[in-house]
Amino acid sequence: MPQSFKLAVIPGDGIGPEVVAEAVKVLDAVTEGTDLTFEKTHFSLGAGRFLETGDVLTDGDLAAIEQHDAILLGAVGGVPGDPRLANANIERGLLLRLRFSLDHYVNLRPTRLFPGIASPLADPGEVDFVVVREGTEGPYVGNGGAIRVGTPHEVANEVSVNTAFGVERVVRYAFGQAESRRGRLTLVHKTNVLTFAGSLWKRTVDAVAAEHPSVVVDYLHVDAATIFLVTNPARFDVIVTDNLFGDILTDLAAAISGGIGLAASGNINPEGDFPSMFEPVHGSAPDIAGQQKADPTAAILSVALLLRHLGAADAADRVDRAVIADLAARGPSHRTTAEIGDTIAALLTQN
Ligand SMILES: NC(=O)C1=CN([C@@H]2O[C@H](COP(=O)(O)OP(=O)(O)OC[C@H]3O[C@@H](n4cnc5c(N)ncnc54)[C@H](O)[C@@H]3O)[C@@H](O)[C@H]2O)C=CC1
Ligand SMILES: CC(C)CC(=O)C(=O)O
Ligand SMILES: [Mg+2]
Repeated sequence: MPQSFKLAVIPGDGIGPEVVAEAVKVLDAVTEGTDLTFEKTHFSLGAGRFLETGDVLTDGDLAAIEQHDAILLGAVGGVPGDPRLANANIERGLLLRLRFSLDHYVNLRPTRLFPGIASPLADPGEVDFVVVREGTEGPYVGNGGAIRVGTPHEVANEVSVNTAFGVERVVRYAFGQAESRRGRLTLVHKTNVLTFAGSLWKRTVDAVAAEHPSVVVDYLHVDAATIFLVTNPARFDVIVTDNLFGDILTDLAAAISGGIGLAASGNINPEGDFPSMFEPVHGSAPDIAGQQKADPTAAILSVALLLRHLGAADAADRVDRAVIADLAARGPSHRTTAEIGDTIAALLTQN
């Protein structure tokens, strides 16, 4: 049956447009000659747009984006420290506003060490886990403030918000993931010092665990989790954690599994009340922007997550297989961003 989807494309800043161009190239290649079609609308948003117009994300932008079935985003954010962006807060005003407004409470970040990819770990073992990061709460909600700013007596607060509703729904999603994978779930937090939030997360996991007797549950403090991610990543199947810890752990997860250029993610609203958004884990990488040095694989694997989310599992599998074939054949030679996209797109037309 023909399937037609409306896709909002937000290339963003820095390497965002470079990697999104390749992701779109691969999406076009995988859908070519099939009943699957994507009607794409490009949204020019990010630091560049702010510098041109003074707008970060207007209510009109948000309303227009909401009309789509899914969102593909590159990365947003200017050069850290750029004084022209001092008051813009692109990350919060754009990326986090999208995640919060579209209720992306699951930030799904799969980590796999693909065949042929070197890990910096001497003996990584089987690396295949997903981080289920809470996406709408925690310390990122902007619940803070500062007084006596710029004086020696400045006090700055950034309060982590954790609600029973918000924690339970993401924990339930994580148990579902564990049941469909290898049946192991690790809660990562810092319950020994963040006792109020930690207690809520721990009690919620214990309560939901009682409904999922087939899932083996354990707990790690976040500092210890960083040790095991390096010494024994094979111990992990599903990690469930809060917004901040999940952000940090997933850069580490990317590093042990071949690098940030391979790490994909989905900002998911599981109920489908709002469009979900798919993006690489990395940022706008100003240090390599405009040089065709960025690896677009993370953005391309994000397209696979997008397709799977929309129910196009065959197309998602084809993208995954093409990426795996490209990774397996990668040698030491450096290819441009576009060359990697071209290779993966060409592999798709062969299978
Ligand atoms: N989702 C988003 O849009 C995110 C935005 N940011 C923003 O991006 C800007 C830069 O942040 P950073 O902390 O430097 O993180 P980053 O992820 O942009 O870069 C960290 C390092 O990884 C490298 N890197 C990133 N993506 C790569 C790719 N695809 N291929 C090869 N190398 C890659 C960069 O060159 C850099 O050395 C900031 O404005 C930050 O706020 C940061 C993280 C996520
Ligand atoms: C603006 C940040 C929350 C983006 C980021 O680093 C991430 O989502 O991994
Ligand atoms: Mg991050």
